[in-house]
Amino acid sequence: MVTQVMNCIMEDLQHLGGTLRREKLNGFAREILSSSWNTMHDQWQVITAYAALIAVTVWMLLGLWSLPQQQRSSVGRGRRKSSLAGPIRWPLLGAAPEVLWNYHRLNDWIVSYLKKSPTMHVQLPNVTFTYTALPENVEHILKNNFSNYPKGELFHEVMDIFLGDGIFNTDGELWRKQRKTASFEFASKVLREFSTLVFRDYSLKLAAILNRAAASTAAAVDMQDLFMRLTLDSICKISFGIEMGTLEPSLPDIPFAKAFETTNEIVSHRFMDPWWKLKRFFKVGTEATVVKSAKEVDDFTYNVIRTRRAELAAARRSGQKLQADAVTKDLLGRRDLFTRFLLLNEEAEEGAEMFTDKNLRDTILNFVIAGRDTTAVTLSWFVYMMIQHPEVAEKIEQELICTFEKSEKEDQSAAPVIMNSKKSDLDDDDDSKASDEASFNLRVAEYSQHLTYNSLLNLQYLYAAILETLRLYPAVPMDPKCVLNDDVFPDGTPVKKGNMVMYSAYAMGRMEYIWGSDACEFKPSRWLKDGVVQLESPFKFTAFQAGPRICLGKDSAMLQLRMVLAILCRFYKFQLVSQAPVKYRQMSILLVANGLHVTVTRKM
Ligand code: HEM
Repeated sequence: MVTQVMNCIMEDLQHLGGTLRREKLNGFAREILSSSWNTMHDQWQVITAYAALIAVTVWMLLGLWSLPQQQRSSVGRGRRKSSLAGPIRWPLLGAAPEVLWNYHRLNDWIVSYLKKSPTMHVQLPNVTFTYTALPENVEHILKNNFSNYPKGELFHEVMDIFLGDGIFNTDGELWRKQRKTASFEFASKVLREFSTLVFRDYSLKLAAILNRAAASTAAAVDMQDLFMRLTLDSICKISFGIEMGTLEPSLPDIPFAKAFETTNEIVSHRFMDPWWKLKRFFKVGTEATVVKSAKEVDDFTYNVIRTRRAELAAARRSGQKLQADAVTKDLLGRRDLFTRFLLLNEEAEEGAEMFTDKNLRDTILNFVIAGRDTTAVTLSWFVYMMIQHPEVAEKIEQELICTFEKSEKEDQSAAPVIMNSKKSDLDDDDDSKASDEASFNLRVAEYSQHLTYNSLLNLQYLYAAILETLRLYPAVPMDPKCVLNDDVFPDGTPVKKGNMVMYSAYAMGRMEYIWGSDACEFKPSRWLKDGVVQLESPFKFTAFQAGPRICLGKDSAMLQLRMVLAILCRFYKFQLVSQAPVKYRQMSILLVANGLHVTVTRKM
């Protein structure tokens, strides 16, 4: 979502520069060259053709001339001079032709330039993007001169129908207030405990689906689709307190989930659609669809708000004292974010309501949006890494066996809590496929009882492998910010008011000047010293952003990643269905293009 500003401009240019594609240029050239005096009756046509050829030649020469100019660019005033590599700037079009040509692999195209020079300007007809991979520049943008680099108006307008004035979509005071309240809630023990249970339950649902797929030899599954379902269900449970059910065994299409996806997709596409405002004005096409889907999302959300408010009002009428802990534990039995924010209202002074219905809707939906796709794609790339690096998968499995076999011996007296199954039911018919499946599910469920917030923290090698996945495949590959006022980066690069700056987490993970000569290799061991993870500066490892706007759900995401992967790595092995290389889709989120289709086998 965050790089959609960039996408928007690129797509504009795609329309503008469509005729510049190679085939068409070739066709054009052939037409001019093969034409003879005989076929070109009209002398004017000949003159025009020559004029066009001369214009193209001059234009190309000008472009080539502008390259060394650009590479000579420097800033004085006592700062270090910067020599920027970057694409050729053509008159009028700037770097657009090269950007368009490489659009499907934009992240890697950026890598190729930032390898040569850690900062570069990409000049487009209407705006210049300054890309950087230098940690000191990133720290400058995200922290030291934070107020000069907001998300900006364009982002807000495009996302308004979906994100409203939620934390993800605001700057300044509006953002600051939400950040403060939300940080407090995210740090709470109640939410952490609730999340641990939710993540465990949904991991078991996923494990059961994989178990079934493993039992049927021909069945392949799309792990990315399953992870999207898992993260939607779990984040809706944590945020709304509601069972969404997309991860039920039949993998159903749920109306809210569908409406949510449709709205997300269309709003994201707006950044690439130069006509979206016109379509919105005439209420046609995707803009007509998004009005309906957004309304469906709103209806659902406001309905939950009304229900929760009614529950609280009933509790108030019954005369109970509304202390947060008492209400969540005893009165409502709810620990979801919705209820917790409503309780903050209750605790606020008389008449000083902190959250209107619209505030609540925006707040909660922003969490769902921020946390869902990011976690799902990280899980997908992790599974892909395990397929590519079986030696790492093996080490993780060993760590899991060691950690939990040990704790099992210690815990022998404590009978594990078994969910949704009775052991005696299974003993009768061991041979049947169904009972085989059920007994495997039971085994996974028993094992999962060891997975607590604290025990998961002991899995240092797994943690290192997750960090390594995020280093090479950051869910948000690049992050654009607006420039409010002229500024100069610490490396001496000037940036101009009204332009955009962009740090590329994807490129940063691949830079030898940051990570050493093995930067592009997947090596979890780089994070470990004496078996313990050593964290890097968030301005160097930028997968969660850094500074005042660092991802608010980072710890929650890590908890879910550890929980899901501790189960998958212990009990399942994956194999790609196709030999075709796995690629990303060029979007704001680093999706696996066309899904991650695998076959599954169980580990005993
Ligand atoms: C692997 C998983 C995740 C990754 C890689 C990730 C990454 C990020 C990044 C890069 C940003 C900055 C985006 C921007 O400002 O343009 C961000 C912001 C945010 N994330 Fe995450 N995120 C993840 C999971 C989550 C989860 C699970 C939640 C919530 C439950 C969450 C909540 C948020 C929120 C609320 C913000 C906005 C913070 C602010 O603007 O102050 N994230 N995340």
